[in-house]
Order: sequence, then C-alpha cells, then structure tokens
Amino acid sequence: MEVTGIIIAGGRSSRMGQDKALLEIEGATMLERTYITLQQATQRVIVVTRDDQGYEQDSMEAVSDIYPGMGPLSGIHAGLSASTTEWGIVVACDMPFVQLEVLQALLVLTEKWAASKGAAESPLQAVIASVAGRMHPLLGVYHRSVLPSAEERLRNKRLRLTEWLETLNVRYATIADMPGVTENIWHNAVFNMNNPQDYKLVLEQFRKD
Ligand SMILES: Nc1nc2c(ncn2[C@@H]2O[C@H](COP(=O)(O)OP(=O)(O)OP(=O)(O)O)[C@@H](O)[C@H]2O)c(=O)[nH]1
Repeated sequence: MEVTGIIIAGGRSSRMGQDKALLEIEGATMLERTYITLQQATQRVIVVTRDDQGYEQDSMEAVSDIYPGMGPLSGIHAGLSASTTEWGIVVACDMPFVQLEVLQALLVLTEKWAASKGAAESPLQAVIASVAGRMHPLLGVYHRSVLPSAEERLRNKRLRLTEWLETLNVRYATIADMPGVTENIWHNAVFNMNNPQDYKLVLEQFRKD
C-alpha cells in the first residue's frame, strides 16, 4: 500500500519548556528519529509544523499548518493535504518508543480492513491505535477522505480529535489485531513526552536498554 508518513511537530511544547521535536535521545533528535522510522515504512515523509520552524533545513520535507496553531488536528489536516497518496500514517514527534514493526503492523491492518468491508458499508477512513481502552489519534492511519470534515472542524474551531473521530468511519487497532507486536512494544508506542520529567524517564529507559 502506498502511504505517506506524516510527523506532527507544530506544538508549542509549553510544558516541556523547549521544542519537543528537538529533544535528543542517543545523539539524534526526536524529529530525526521519527523521520527515520517512518522513512523505513513509507514512500515519503512530511513534517508538519505550526509555521516556518526551519526543519526543512535538515533535508526533511516540511509543510506548515494551513490553519496554524490549532493543535494536532491542524497537523493531520495539513499533512494529508500535502500527501499524494490515499493514506497517510500519522505519528507525533514526541513519541520516543514508536517502532517500525508497529507502523508496519498498522499498515497491514489498514489494508486488510479497507479491503474487507462489505458492499453496504461505507469505506474505512482511519485506523487508530487503542491501548488499554484508550484511543491515541496521534498514532494512526488516515484516509484522505477525512479532509473535508477536518477542514470543517478547523473552520469552526471544534478541535477535539476524539470528538472528530466519532464522526468518521474509524476502526480501533488493539494489541489483539497486531500479530508480531508484543504487549510491551504496543503499550510503549503510544507513550508521549509532555514535560521534563517524562524526558528524563525516557533517557533513563534508553540508558538501561
Ligand atoms: N502541526 C501542528 N502540530 C501540533 C500543533 N499542536 C500540537 N502539535 C503536535 O501534536 C503533538 C501533541 O502535542 P501536545 O503535547 O498536545 O501539545 P504541545 O503544544 O506540543 O505541548 P504543550 O504546549 O505542552 O501542550 C506534538 O507532536 C505537537 O508537536 C499544531 O498546532 N500544529
């Protein structure tokens, strides 16, 4: 399946106190690490920033929010708008434990679920990670058909991702749907760093491994 990798990286990182995309782990920034992982799973990777944050200088393709600074929905919208494939796989830039096998499993699942719909069903629009009963919209695969509703929400400033997803034809991927992915890897994949304490814990975890 042809797919674009979309890194959502236009947040203000106010709780962290410094740009989360530029936090370093083992000598590479979160942006670089996420980019490399997505590059292995997709044909093209796009970084979505709030406005011109200068990431494209690092030879990465970057686009800016079309509706700047309205939160992650802005990023999903701008990333899918810039994609030329039907599907885009979205990962936030602050998720240090997303592994290639997780992305690959999500893509296989999307292809399977998109193909298996009955003739009477409406087409699948997104496959979102669900861990311990909680959905994680910033680790998911989105079809371009979500764009009009994303745009409508941005125009009306109804920005909550969970509410938006309720209006779409979404399936939630749980560990039971992800053959070859361990419980630990799946659980860790949706962890995101919000504050300096989270970053410290992540660095300790990498030091241990
Ligand atoms: N493109 C884009 N990405 C965003 C925007 N807001 C948040 N993000 C990204 O979405 C992910 C989750 O962001 P949050 O942690 O909720 O918000 P944040 O602004 O980064 O951090 P805080 O200021 O501490 O809330 C991160 O990868 C952010 O970079 C936005 O307006 N545009």
